[in-house]
Amino acid sequence: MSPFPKSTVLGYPRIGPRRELKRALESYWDGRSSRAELDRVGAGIRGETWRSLAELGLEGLPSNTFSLYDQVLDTAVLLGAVPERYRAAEDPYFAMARGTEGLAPLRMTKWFDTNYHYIVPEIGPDTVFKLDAGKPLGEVREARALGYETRPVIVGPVTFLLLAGALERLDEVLGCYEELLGALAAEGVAWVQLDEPALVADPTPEELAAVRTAYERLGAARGRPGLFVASYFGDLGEALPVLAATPVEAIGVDLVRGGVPVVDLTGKTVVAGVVSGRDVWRTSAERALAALGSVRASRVTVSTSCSLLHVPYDVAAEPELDPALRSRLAFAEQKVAEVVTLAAAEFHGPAPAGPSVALAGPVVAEGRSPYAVRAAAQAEHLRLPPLPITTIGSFPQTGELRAARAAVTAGTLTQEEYERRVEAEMEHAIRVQERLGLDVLVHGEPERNDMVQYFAEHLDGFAVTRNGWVQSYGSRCTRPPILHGDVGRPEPITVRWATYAQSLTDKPVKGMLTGPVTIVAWSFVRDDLPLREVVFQVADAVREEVRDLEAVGVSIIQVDEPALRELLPLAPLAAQEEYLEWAVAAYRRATSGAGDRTQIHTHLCYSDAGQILTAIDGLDADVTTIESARSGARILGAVESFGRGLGPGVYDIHSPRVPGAEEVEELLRRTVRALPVERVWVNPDCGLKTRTYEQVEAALANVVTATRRLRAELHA
Ligand code: MET
Ligand SMILES: [Zn+2]
Repeated sequence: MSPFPKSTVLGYPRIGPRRELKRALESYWDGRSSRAELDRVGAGIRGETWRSLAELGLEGLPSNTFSLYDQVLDTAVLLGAVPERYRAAEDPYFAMARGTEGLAPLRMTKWFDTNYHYIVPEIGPDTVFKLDAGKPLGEVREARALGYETRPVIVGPVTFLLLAGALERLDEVLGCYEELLGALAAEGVAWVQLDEPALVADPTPEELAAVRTAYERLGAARGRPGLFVASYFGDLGEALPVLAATPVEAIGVDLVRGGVPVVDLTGKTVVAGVVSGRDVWRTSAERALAALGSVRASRVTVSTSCSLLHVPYDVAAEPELDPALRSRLAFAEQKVAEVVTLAAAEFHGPAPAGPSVALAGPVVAEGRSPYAVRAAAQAEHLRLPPLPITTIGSFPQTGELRAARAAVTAGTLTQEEYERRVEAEMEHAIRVQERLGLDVLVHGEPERNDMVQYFAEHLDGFAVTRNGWVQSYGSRCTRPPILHGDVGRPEPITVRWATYAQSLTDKPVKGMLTGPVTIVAWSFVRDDLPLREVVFQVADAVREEVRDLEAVGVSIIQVDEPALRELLPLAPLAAQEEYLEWAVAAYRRATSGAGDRTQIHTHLCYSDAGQILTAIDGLDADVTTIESARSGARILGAVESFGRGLGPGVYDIHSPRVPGAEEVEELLRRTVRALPVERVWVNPDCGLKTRTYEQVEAALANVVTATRRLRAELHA
């Protein structure tokens, strides 16, 4: 077996340096270009990635890290886990990812504690696993044709099954992996990377047994490539000795988030992740070399802590950033160069202790009155009908508006003209909502490019990038701001727009803010302060905004926290509890300056809310809107005990499909059966910015029809 290369990365961005894949996908989905055109763009991105990694001097090039949508979905296809109902679709892959006219998509959720979303594989009694190795083999051949030998990267069997909730199918799935290893070996592949990030989350005894079974068996396969099992996002803990006892030749450890392994790994190659794939800061060579030097193994390879999927491509694409900040930054290209430099250096010696950090003092948040008191004051003030209908904030973002924003940046459109267009857009959204008969309106967020970036642009301590895109799901990317200094709010941010929107209508218009945890979770954050302190700084800025909105008479203020679960440490339990405690305290600090009469809403989505329900309850928001329709209303059973207003979504906004009035009615009936009707709100799962007005108006009209039917019964 050839030795494992001296330097590598676990994965690379794939949306394209100028989001070429995004454009190609969307044009293909819209029927504006052919499948061949899409594949050509994909091949271009893959080829360019290998070329640039090789040019930077990286030895071990990964392949199969590219995906047209998601690597977990790719793995499901690899293993033949395509549910029957999608097989007849014109394009089963994208049907699973996005749904079709008559078919809902598979569930999507967050990839561990990142802002990347994967498609949850659906494995049932009918699933027959059958290997389809076309994609990894194709990429190996494609790279070879360009002159590069690569290491295919595949989601490992244990992680795949844990994500699918089907660990009991291990035996069958291992058959496919064995077959895959044979096919890769026959192709002349020297090493394969099996990603097992699920192992860092405190594995149970069953999971540890599965690791043993899986890697004993794959290790025993004859005529196979070298096995490299990669872990990331934390410490392998108890899974490390288990893995080390199997025949796998190389083990990947995250030395940024986890500690240097105490286990003696003589006989193995350790692929040491010392360059962080989760932040945008340059690596301290001193610390990295010390960590590398303390690994006890037969061979040490320098690598990134995880795939570079989670960082933008290149700092060189940001000429406008302040040079002082730029010199502190490393994006994917720069991180690869760091890996290469570190691999060329000599490493030995123990790691120095990190700087010790002091925690912030106790959180002082003045309390609001008990819910019953607030609820009475709000009912009196707002006078809403039963089952009030609202939306989550954003309305469709038109291409014209995005173009107008770009034109302001380019200097071809004046700020005044832009603001006039934003106002026109708000007025349009308000009129649509009035005409449809919604009860609590929103201004539609047309002035925002993104719910986090918009605030970052208006707060001190943040920088925003021009090309720093990171994939969120499918073709969707975000440009996380860089939080690099102390946070402050020099002046009110949303008051001008909130005032304008409210001036257009007699119905209440919600003030719309992003919460402190979400702002931090979706930014790249300074690493010289404890996270909690940074979140509290942001909470104080949000608090000032809440007060200013209230002062101009806004009577409902929504503070979104869709990322509350995202920052939850993967393990251990004590760290999770500690996090939730300060995260909830930060939210309350941000919102508790509001008077009793002001109704505070919060919104959560993408989350497996079940796990953090107590914390969501602890936010003490008067109304919580939460994603529900997309996951078949499974959340209902879990939120019964919730003591305040609750709006489980009745319209899945992630797909272009328009739900019929009957379908919405059915969901709503299930909701009022599960919850006291006087506390139920009616709303979509999330904001509407990715949809078209045509879809949204049709869907919301059905939501109103369904709600009116139920209201009529309540009156009867
Ligand atoms: C990801 S949650 C989105 C909430 C935001 N207010 C919106 O409607 O777009
Ligand atoms: Zn949402």
